[in-house]
Amino acid sequence: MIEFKDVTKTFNTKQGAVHAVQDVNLKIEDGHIYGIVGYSGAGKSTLIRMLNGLETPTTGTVTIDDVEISALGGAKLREQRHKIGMIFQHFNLLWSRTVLQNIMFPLEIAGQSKAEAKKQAEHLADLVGLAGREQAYPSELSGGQKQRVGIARALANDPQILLSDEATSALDPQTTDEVLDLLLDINKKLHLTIVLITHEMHVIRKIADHVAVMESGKIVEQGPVLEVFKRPKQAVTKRFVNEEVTPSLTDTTAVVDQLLAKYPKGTIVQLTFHGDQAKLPIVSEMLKQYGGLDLNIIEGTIHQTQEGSIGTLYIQLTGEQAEIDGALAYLQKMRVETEVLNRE
Ligand SMILES: Nc1ncnc2c1ncn2[C@@H]1O[C@H](COP(=O)(O)OP(=O)(O)OP(=O)(O)O)[C@@H](O)[C@H]1O
Repeated sequence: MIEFKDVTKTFNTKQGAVHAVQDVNLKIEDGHIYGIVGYSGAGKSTLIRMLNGLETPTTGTVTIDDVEISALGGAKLREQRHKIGMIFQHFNLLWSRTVLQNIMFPLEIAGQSKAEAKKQAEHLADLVGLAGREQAYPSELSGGQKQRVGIARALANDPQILLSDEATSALDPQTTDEVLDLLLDINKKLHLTIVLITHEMHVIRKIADHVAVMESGKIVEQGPVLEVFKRPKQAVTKRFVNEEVTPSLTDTTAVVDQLLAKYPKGTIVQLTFHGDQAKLPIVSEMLKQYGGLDLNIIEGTIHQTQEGSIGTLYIQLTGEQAEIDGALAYLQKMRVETEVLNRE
C-alpha cells in the first residue's frame, strides 16, 4: 500500500515560497488504478515525484509497504525505485535505439546479460502489442506505438507500481483509448498498482477506480470514481465532471429549442444514468413494452465507467399520452432519473 501522511512540499524560489503540495493524506491500495486529476500547477507532478524519491517532502512521510521513501538515499533508494516504473507524456525514448533496445535499456543498467535482457524485452514487446516492430526506431512509430514502448520499458524491472504522468495527453482520442485499454489490461494481468495524473476526466472515467482531485496543492476531494462522478462536492470537481459527462447547458437548450421547433408534438425527456443500472439495455426494453411509441434520440453522452453507465440522454417521445406516461414510469422504476423538459 502507498501512503502519503500529512505531506507538504514547499519550493523556496527567488519570488518566494511556492506551496506545491499542502497537507496531503492519501492511501492507495495494491492493485488499484488511482487517478489524480487537477488543472495545470495543482501539484500533481510534485506529488507523484515524491513517490519515487525524485522530490522529498518538506514535512510528512511517503511510504510504500511501510518503507519510508522519503527517508531513503543511495543504494536503498535505487533498489526501491526498481519497484516503480514511470511513463511520460512525451515518451522519453532513446531515439538512436530500436524498440527492443529501448526496452532492454533498464535491464542492462540493472546488470542483466544481453541475452537475458533481449529475451525479456521480446516478451514485453509482445505484451504491449509491438510484436513485429522490435527493430523499428522511435521515429518510425506512431504516437500510440511510442507510448507502448514507454510502457514496456517501464515494466522491464517487473515493478509493483506504475506512475503515469499525463501519458495520453499527446495522443488523439482513439489512440488514447487504446493505450488506456492496454494499461487496464496490464493492471489486471500483472496486478500492478497504477497511479496516474491527468487533467482529463475522460482518462479517470475510463480506467481509474479511485480519484483524488487536486487544487492549489491540496486534495480537495477523493473517493471511488463513481461516487465522485455522481456527487461532486467541490466546484473544481464539478467543473471536471461537467466537462466530461454532460453537454453544456447552452448547447442543450439550443438543441431542445431546435427540436421543439421541428417536432412541436413531441415530449422531450432528459434521462440521467447514475451508474447503478449496470449495463441493462433499458431504453430498448422500454420500447418493446410500449411498442406504439416513437423514440428519437436527440443528444447525449453515456459513458461506461468501471462500475456502470453514467451520463445524460435527451430523447423525444411521440405517441399516445398513456403510453408515454407508462414509459416514463418504467424508466423511473429502473432508477433512471427522468425529467420532462417540455410537454405540449
Ligand atoms: N522545482 C520547482 N521549483 C519551484 N517551483 C516548482 C518546482 N516544481 C514545481 N513547482 C511549482 O509547484 C506548483 C505545482 O507544480 P506541479 O508541476 O506539481 O503541478 P501539476 O499539477 O503537475 O501541473 P502541470 O501539469 O502543469 O505540471 C507550480 O506552481 C509549479 O510552478
